Amino acid sequence: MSYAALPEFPADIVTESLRVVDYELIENGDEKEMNMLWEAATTLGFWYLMNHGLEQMVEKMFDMGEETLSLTMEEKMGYEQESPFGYASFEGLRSKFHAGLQLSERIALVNIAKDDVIAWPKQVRSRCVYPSNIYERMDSTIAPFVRKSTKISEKILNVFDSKLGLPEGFLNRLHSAQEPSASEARTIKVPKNLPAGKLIFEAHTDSGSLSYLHTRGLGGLQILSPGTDKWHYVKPITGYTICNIGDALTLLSGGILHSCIHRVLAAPGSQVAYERWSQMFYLRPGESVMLHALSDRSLLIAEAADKSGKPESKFNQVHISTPRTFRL
Ligand SMILES: O=C(O)CCC(=O)C(=O)O
Ligand SMILES: [Fe+2]
Repeated sequence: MSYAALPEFPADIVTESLRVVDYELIENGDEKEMNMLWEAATTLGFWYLMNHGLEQMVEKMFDMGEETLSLTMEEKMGYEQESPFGYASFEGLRSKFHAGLQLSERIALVNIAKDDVIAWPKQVRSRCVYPSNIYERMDSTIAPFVRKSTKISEKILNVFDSKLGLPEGFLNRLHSAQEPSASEARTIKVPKNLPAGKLIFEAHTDSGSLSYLHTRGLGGLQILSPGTDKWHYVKPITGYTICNIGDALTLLSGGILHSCIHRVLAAPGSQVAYERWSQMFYLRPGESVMLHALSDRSLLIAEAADKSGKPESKFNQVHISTPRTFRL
């Protein structure tokens, strides 16, 4: 179906207004735009990213997701995965979480590890084995999306280095492609016609460093508006990717970068009658990275970590970067 045929996000719902960051300007080192990114990352921790050039690549990722989920049950069973979060993939075929639900009622995930994409055509670091259609699409679909998402992340991390007073390239070294990490692409399908307001992903912060959400125009993401107990929708806007800071960057920055609580409901209004597809990319630190405030590298971070509390404060403790091991 063409996107134009999908109903618009309802006009009468309160939405959180996110800053819009122009990636092309960030790439060109535009001071004003870097300030805009910094403002967004240190306040709400969510922003829209435009002019990133990912649109066509995201489309192909959605095609890949549809193709993968339309494999036969037998094929899918053979490749059922565990992501680092313990989510079972595809339709959660082996997951208790989905027990009792019809296939048509299940949330489906297709996870592809960044390490597998970078190593391709070798499979040296493989965490998962994938159905053959995914390997067939590595060069045409998956590698371009993952590589471009990684490049965008590099530019964003460079801005954070300079604003945080870290040595140039420091954050990127903690996210080096030379080291295994839990970074991944995830395609998510939420079935159509769920009960209105049904909770899809409960309130959480993302555990990694940066998350990117590409939609086909269907809403459902809500963020807890800072300083309030109000949930506000984030409006999906064509061509705008929704980006957010995860807990790893919050820890490393001594709390300066803000990891915002969010959740996902079934798409609002008449949008609920359609399948909701999201294409995520999660950048996470290398697996050897110890997560704690980088106080010995930046005075700004040292001050922020001290301000945020006592010596036993979460920012001064060391957390290893495997996603399961820490929660802010
Ligand atoms: O699908 C979405 O809208 C966002 C999902 C999300 O919050 C996540 O994957 O961490
Ligand atoms: Fe999330």
